[in-house]
Amino acid sequence: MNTHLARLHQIAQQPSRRIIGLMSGTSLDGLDVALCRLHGHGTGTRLELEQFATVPYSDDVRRRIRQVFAGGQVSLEYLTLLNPWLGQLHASMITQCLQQWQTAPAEVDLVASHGQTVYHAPAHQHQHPDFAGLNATLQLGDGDHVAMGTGIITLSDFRQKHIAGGGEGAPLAAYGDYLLLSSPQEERLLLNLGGIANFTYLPRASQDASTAFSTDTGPGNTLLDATVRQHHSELAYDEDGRLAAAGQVHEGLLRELLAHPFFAAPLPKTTGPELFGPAYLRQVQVRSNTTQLSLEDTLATLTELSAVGVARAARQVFGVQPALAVYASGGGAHNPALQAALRRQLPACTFSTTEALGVLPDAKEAILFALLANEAVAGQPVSIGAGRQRVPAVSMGKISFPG
Ligand SMILES: Nc1ncnc2c1ncn2[C@@H]1O[C@H](COP(=O)(O)OP(=O)(O)OP(=O)(O)O)[C@@H](O)[C@H]1O
Ligand SMILES: CC(=O)N[C@H]1[C@@H]2OC[C@@H](O2)[C@@H](O)[C@@H]1O[C@H](C)C(=O)O
Repeated sequence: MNTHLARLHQIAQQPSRRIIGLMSGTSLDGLDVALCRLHGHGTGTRLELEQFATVPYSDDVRRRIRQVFAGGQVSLEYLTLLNPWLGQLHASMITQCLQQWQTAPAEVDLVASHGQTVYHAPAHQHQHPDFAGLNATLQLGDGDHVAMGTGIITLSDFRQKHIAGGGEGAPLAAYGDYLLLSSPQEERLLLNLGGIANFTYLPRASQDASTAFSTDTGPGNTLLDATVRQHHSELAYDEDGRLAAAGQVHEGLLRELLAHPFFAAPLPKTTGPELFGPAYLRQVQVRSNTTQLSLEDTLATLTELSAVGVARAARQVFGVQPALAVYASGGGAHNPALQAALRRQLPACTFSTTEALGVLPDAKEAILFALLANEAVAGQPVSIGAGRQRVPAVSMGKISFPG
């Protein structure tokens, strides 16, 4: 037997595995690296986060990714070059973290690498006549380069199997949230506020997975970040929502922003910065005569938009006054203006962060990929959401050997 296969076989049989989960999302702030110890699998999984770091992307890394990111027209040569380059970059970032954590690569069983989404094209969004009805998504940073660069067996490219199983390739959060965070005592909404906002609904009974699902709800931080950058190129985001808090929501602009059919489309659904990017904002600003609105008022309105997107999606499932325990994660959990808007929009919900459940809010998405890799190697296809379409029961991730 191939020695790598034999090693994988042995890893699958261990009572626990040490897995590095990686996520680099739509905000392009850096690579999230979560070193996890996973005991067991399936609903019996127990996870300890041993180490976590966000290795920041330099301006040059961001510039390179933006050459192709969410763009309709790209250089094929650039795209091709970016794929191994990102894999090598992520491998070097893992190696750097392991050195800091004084952990040898041989002490880690697996890497679970999300890669960098450069284009997300669910059928409802692209409407390309040649590919009607086809869901597609593309993540770069090839797993072979991560495996060879770290010396660790790597699982990568998780989203294609989800599409092959009938999904949109996202959000995958439901799988991890279900395994780790469902509770027999409480009906929960796990709200991730990244570049795009999404939530997972977890019904009360921890073993009843049939109604669990996750969905994107619209923009999280993406339009906020882009708007801040347009006015202040030195700023990455509106720190602590201070600029937004100094502004007023412009009802006309908000109405026009919400007129996009995405907000009324049935759940679950996915989206990305391909739709919710500067071009969409610009068109709406022109239509609503708000191109001259102050930065503060624009940010206050965009903050409200993110919150209304979440609230509308919640109402689609739970009726006019959802009363759920909401646990936030992602960068937007650090934004008090966004949190205040969410409380206004969902007054009967209680709000806290996933920290209250023992999961570091910034690490949650990286942890998700460690959980998915654990299931692919040692578990069974995760079966949730039987009551809803597009939550396929599949094992996700392609396996790359380090040699
Ligand atoms: N202190 C803060 N105040 C306001 N906003 C913040 C703060 N900290 C982080 N953010 C926001 O969070 C963003 C980063 O969020 P996160 O890392 O969750 O995004 P991501 O993982 O790239 O997104 P996605 O989940 O869509 O892939 C920043 O760009 C910023 O908008
Ligand atoms: C295609 C893609 O990369 N989608 C991301 C993105 O970031 C947030 C939201 O949009 C979510 O759908 C997804 O990531 C998380 C990890 C998910 O799949 O659950």
